[in-house]
Amino acid sequence: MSANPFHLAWFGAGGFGVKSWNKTWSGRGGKDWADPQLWIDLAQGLERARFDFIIIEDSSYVPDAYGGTAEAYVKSATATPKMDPSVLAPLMSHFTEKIGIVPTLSVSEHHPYGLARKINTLDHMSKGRTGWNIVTGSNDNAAKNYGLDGWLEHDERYEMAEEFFDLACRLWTSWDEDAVVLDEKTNTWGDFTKVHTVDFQGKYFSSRGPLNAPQSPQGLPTFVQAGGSKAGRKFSSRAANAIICGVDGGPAAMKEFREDVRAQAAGHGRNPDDAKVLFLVHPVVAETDEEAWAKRERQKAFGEAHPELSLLHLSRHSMIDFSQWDLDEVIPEGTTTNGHQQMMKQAIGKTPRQIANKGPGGLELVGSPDTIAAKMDEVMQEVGGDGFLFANFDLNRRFIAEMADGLTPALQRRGLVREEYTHDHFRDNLLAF
Ligand SMILES: Cc1cc2nc3c(=O)[nH]c(=O)nc-3n(C[C@H](O)[C@H](O)[C@H](O)COP(=O)(O)O)c2cc1C
Repeated sequence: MSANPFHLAWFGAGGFGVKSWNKTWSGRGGKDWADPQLWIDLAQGLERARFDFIIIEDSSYVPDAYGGTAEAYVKSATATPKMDPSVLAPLMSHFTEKIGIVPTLSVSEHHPYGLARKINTLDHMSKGRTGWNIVTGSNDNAAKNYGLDGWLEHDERYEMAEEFFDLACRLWTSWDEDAVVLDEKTNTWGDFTKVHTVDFQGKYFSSRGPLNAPQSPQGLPTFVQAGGSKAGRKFSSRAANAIICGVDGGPAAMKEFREDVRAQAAGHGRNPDDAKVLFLVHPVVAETDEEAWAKRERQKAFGEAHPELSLLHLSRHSMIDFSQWDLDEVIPEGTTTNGHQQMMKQAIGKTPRQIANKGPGGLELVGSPDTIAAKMDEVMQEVGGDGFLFANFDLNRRFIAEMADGLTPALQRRGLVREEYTHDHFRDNLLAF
């Protein structure tokens, strides 16, 4: 590999549900929306390309923030339906051998004991390839599904996440590594002196422990986190092995973000190289640059004709009805949210149309596999590392093949990404370079 190899991961956006409904290359995606096979194909395709991991995005509510009704969301299958990522995860790991599988589970919707148990089980079953995308929740509709009026205030959610994380880690390590002895002579399966209660009493959670299963192959799962706000960055730099982010402003802003979270990781006493920063991108690849740009133009034209499709997301993440403003009216200073802070900050001062048409933000990666590979190399050299998180918006088998069998081999030919996994466990592969 080259002197500066980087990592590739995949953000399974839109949750486990309808994919690429009603589009040219969606196959039976609209009809077979509940069939996990597309995700199994995705996992196998990305493993063939030696990706580090796949995140299964999640939220657990039917949104109605845009226009005050669920109509636009249900009609366009936006952010609904979504099925439980922790049920999909073992299917994906069962049909693969090396790639990391990362379900999204919210600290606001689980108790640490239940979550620790679920993730421990998944890590055992995947033989050390399970991650956890740690999220805190944003939309109060989800809180109401759990019998609450709303979520805690934004920064306090991160305070709670810190406590949740600490307790879960204590539970994951409540069995000593050598607690299972399997001594047939003495008929002893496990040594109870190596299984400990945790007796945790916190502000938000308490638990006696121990977990009712031994440590999983990784001990702690591989942690993935996407906090973009001040409180979010503080948490991710303390906890995450992979910090995922959508950064607007090109390589200079990406570099600033990475340097900030690496410095904060060092401040927490961590080796910053143990917190890989992966930047969200949406590559548009085709046979030639001209064909790729024609494809991008078609995407833009579709977006411009349907600005509400982007605004649906912004509304649900912020709980602010973006249909209240005319498409060309500036979003006023002082508009605040208890949802995603970074997204809101980027919206203020722009018009809904500008936001909708801004495209994926960050980098435009458009071209033939070789053109995009060269651009990714150039950007990583400027930013300093650590890789990219590809996002699917129209997930279909054609797109999987373009990324896994078109773009990634071009990166591999340049020595920019791995050609083989060198370890069995997810975290070891992620931190290998
Ligand atoms: C790439 C990426 C993936 C994310 N995945 C999810 C997800 O699956 N579920 C969720 O509730 N939030 C998700 N988020 C939101 C983050 O957890 C976080 O709330 C957001 O980045 C805003 O940061 P803040 O919470 O620090 O304001 C994601 C964010 C990014 C950038």
